[in-house]
Amino acid sequence: MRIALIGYGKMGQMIESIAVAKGHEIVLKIHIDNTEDFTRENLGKADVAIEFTSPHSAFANVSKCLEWGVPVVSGSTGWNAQLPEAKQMAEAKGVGFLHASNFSVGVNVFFEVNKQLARLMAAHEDYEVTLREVHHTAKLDAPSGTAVTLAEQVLANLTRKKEWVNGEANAAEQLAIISERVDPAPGTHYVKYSSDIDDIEIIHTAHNRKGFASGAVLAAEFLAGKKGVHTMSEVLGF
Ligand SMILES: NC(=O)C1=CN([C@@H]2O[C@H](COP(=O)(O)OP(=O)(O)OC[C@H]3O[C@@H](n4cnc5c(N)ncnc54)[C@H](OP(=O)(O)O)[C@@H]3O)[C@@H](O)[C@H]2O)C=CC1
Ligand SMILES: O=C(O)C1=N[C@H](C(=O)O)C[C@H](O)C1
Repeated sequence: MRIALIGYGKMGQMIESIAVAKGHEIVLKIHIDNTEDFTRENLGKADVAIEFTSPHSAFANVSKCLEWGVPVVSGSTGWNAQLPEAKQMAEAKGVGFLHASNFSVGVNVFFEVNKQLARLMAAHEDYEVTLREVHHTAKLDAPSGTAVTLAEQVLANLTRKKEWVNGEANAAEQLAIISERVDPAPGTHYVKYSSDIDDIEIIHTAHNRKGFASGAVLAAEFLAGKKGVHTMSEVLGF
């Protein structure tokens, strides 16, 4: 498979080494100093693009790929407000698009556990639920995309919570997401239910970025040749 890498930072570089080891070819690498090379002609050499840049540039990068008819896997976080428009564009143009707040197999299993735990806790109002995420200090967005996904899953299953807030909750219906920045943390997420009697806590700890990168390559292999919006759950068969 021929891959265009949009973004060549920590994730872009790790994705390159995993993709090349699996026999894929990197035909384009776009970083902050060669954005003029991000053209229709150059992108057209790829079967699929993988985009890991920043909250500020993700929508423009994804839009270019969709406009130019190249399926795109995006892992950039912090641009949820523009995601519905990108998904609409992918459907309208019939071009493959897969965004995930987290590509690791472990976190995608954790998402399923989180949903099931929230369903079980829905009837047990004595428990207060809080989320916490810990990442490295270079991270630009807070809360993490993964924490937002976890929060949305809790809100969908626990009707006593109505909205998430980044910081301490001021009202019973708010779900607190506490963000901490500590080097070199690749990403740890906690979901905790506490009562006077006991606590139940689930934790996912990434030891490095390999899981995110290998999941993104799996997603690209899945998306090549497909049209419209797809999800990591489909890739993993959940
Ligand atoms: N979904 C997932 O599983 C994961 C998502 N992420 C997310 O992916 C994104 C990237 O993470 P990471 O690689 O660790 O971050 P890095 O900062 O290491 O890399 C991002 C790279 O993109 C470059 N860049 C910024 N703007 C553009 C642009 N317009 N065009 C091309 N390149 C650009 C940056 O250049 P410069 O540094 O010069 O600005 C930098 O080299 C973040 O949003 C992060 O939250 C991270 C890990 C896993
Ligand atoms: O910026 C990161 O590093 C990470 N970002 C993603 C997020 O915001 O959830 C995924 C992972 O936690 C690492």
